[in-house]
Parts: sequence; structure tokens; C-alpha cells
Amino acid sequence: MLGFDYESMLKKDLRSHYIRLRDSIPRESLLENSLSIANQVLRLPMRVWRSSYFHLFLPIEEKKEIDTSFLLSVLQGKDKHVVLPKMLDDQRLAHYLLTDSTRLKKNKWNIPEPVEGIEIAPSQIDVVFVPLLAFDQEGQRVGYGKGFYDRFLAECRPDTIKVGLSLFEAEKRIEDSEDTDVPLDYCVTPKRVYSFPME
Ligand SMILES: Nc1nc2c(c(=O)[nH]1)N(C=O)[C@@H](CNc1ccc(C(=O)N[C@@H](CCC(=O)O)C(=O)O)cc1)CN2
Ligand SMILES: Nc1ncnc2c1ncn2[C@@H]1O[C@H](COP(=O)(O)OP(=O)(O)OP(=O)(O)O)[C@@H](O)[C@H]1O
Repeated sequence: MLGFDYESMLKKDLRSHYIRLRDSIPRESLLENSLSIANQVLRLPMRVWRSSYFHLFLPIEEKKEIDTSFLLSVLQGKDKHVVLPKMLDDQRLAHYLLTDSTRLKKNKWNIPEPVEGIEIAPSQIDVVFVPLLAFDQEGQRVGYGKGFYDRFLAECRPDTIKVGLSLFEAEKRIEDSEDTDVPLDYCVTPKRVYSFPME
């Protein structure tokens, strides 16, 4: 059994459950599922593919995060501008354009980040792919709980399209969503694309 069988769940319980579940995935299925996610992303609607600035995260391999290199190839194949986050000290993110000369270096959390480059303002970003531990049928999400993405998404334009990427399917309801939580517009899993609000 993958999900929980309750009507609603607390973020902290979802966090520990999905961290454990992710840990147990064999590398081979992680790669296979990451490839399926890149293929499902192609099924996102036109308004996504009309956009030009796409924000993507690079995975913490040690934590079995989704391998976004397949998705990166898709975006580059479509000549999209790709923007990567870099963690700053004060729980904020800076954002840099990925170019041929971008040097990447792992930070202390093992996240590959641009060393330097052309900084991009959140208001320039059209689509954000959001890393998740869990999400629900209302498009609410659970991350590591430090609020990096909540703060970042609040700085983006209201029409910036927020697309979660998840190895697992939606939970019914996250009980303790807060006002500062920015909901997703879409979530892509290896099996399907969710659109929020759901029918
Ligand atoms: N690949 C990737 N990049 C990303 C994120 C992500 O989830 N995945 N983020 C999404 O937000 C931001 C970084 N988020 C982070 C959140 C918490 C910790 C951290 O403090 N980890 C400690 C303690 C965890 C704990 O509270 O127990 C640790 O791992 O030891 C690090 C990075 C930006 N870049
Ligand atoms: N716009 C904001 N400004 C200041 N603090 C914020 C903002 N958004 C969220 N926070 C704070 O950040 C913390 C983490 O929030 P939450 O538990 O929703 O994290 P999460 O969504 O799981 O993680 P993440 O955003 O890192 O992926 C909370 O204490 C929340 O109050």
C-alpha cells in the first residue's frame, strides 16, 4: 500500500512517510519513473508550452529525488530558457539562467547549484517545476518544511504556472495547509497529469 487510508493527514506525518517510501525505491525504478514523468510533462496543456522561462530543480541524488535530467533535455530540445535556484543563507533562493558556460557545484545539502551567472527575477519566470514530498487533491503540497518554495512562489507573478513533480499519487487532503501555502496548478506523476482544481 502506497498512500494512507485516512480522510486527511498532517504535513509532518506525510513528510516522514514519503521520505521513507522514497528511500526504499530501487535506483532503477527511480530512473524509470523519472523518465515517465518527463514524458507525462509533454501532456501539459498549450498554455504551458507557449511559455518560455521554465524554472527547474536539480535533484539531491542521495535523497532519491526525481532525476530531472530527462525533463531538462525535453526543455532544451524545445529551446526553452531554463532557470535554476541557488540557496541563500536567509532561507531564500536566487535564480540563475542555465547556459553552456554555467558551472554547477553541490552545496552542503548535495543540491547541484550554479556557481554564478545571469540572475533572473521571479517575475520573469513563467513556469515553475516544484519538488514535493506529497500533495493532495486540492493541489496543496508538502516539501521539506523550510518554506523555500512557499516564499519563492509568493514572489512570482499570479499567472506563473506551478507544476509539482511527484513519484507518488495524490493524498486525499492535507489537514494543516496554511494561508502562506501557494497551491499547485498541475502535478505530474509517472502515471498522469493532475489539473487543479480537480473536476
Ligand atoms: N533538489 C531540490 N532543490 C531544492 C529544494 C528541494 O526540495 N530539492 N528545495 C525545496 O525547498 C530548496 C532547498 N530546500 C531545503 C530544505 C531543507 C534543508 C535542510 O535544512 N535540510 C536538513 C535538515 C532537514 C530537517 O529539517 O530535518 C538536512 O537535510 O539535514 C535543505 C534544503 C531549494 N532547492
Ligand atoms: N511567504 C512567506 N513568508 C514568510 N514565511 C513563510 C512564507 N511562506 C511560508 N512561510 C513559512 O515557512 C515555513 C514552512 O512552511 P511549510 O510547512 O508550508 O513548508 P513546505 O511547503 O513543506 O516546504 P517548502 O516550501 O520548503 O517546500 C512555515 O513556518 C511558514 O510559515
